[in-house]
Amino acid sequence: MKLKFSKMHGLGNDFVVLDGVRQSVALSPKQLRFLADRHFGVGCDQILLVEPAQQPGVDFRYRIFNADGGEVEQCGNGARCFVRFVHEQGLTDKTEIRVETMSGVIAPKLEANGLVTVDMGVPVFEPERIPFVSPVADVVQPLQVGDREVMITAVSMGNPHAVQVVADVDRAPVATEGPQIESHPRFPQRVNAGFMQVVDRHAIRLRVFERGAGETLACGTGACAAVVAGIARGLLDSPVRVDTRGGELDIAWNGPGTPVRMTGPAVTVFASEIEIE
Ligand SMILES: N[C@@H](CCC[C@H](N)C(=O)O)C(=O)O
Repeated sequence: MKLKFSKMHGLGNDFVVLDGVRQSVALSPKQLRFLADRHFGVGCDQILLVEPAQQPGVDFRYRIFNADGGEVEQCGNGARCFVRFVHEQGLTDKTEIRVETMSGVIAPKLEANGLVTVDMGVPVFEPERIPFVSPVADVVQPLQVGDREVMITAVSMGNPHAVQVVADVDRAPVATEGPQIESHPRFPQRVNAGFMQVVDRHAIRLRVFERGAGETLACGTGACAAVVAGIARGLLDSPVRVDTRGGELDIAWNGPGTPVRMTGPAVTVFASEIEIE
């Protein structure tokens, strides 16, 4: 089967984006892993699939698959690429769209300056909705990781995140502790592990070890989760500039019960087609 795709990225978090409106796309986890493979396939952190809307009041359905082939609920950098993709491909001429995901509706908007702003929805702290095994819903909680106890904030941006504050993000144990946190038994659906250095009340530096993809150059939902965690812990004030290894994002959040807004770039690298077995 020949599949048309676009290669895109948001701050170096890269995607293979598939049009499931004009071509029929049903890929097995093995085929998804092949597409994501950087040596034998195209190579990407996530595969994004654009499908027709399934419910009234939305424009498209947005499906997200990690490089390991697993389908997940949300992807922030992908959401920015999604609106650019449907626009560039002529699937809509709207610059503001409503998109259904596994975890609810989000609203990306192409700004006149070329950046994209996304209403990422309301963050969730209730442990059972993250899901996180915890008898209490405290904002800061100890998590035993090997022989270390780390203090994390567990929060869902539609997908699960565990955010910890570190003194220096460049020296954070992302490669060693990231996989242990990702598969920690207290996160039954695994988790994205964020390492945040607070620079000042409006700026952080962030690295994220992503569930199903490993450390990426940037994670949009991870940036939202870190800012929400930092504000909830009294360390940050909105808006916050998030410096990732792939570039910068702006995140705004007005507190519990309100949605998070993320602004950043979305880039198309090339379009092509690939033979899939
Ligand atoms: N890169 C993403 C998040 C992709 C999904 C994540 N790895 C998960 O498993 O939840 C982003 O920009 O948010």
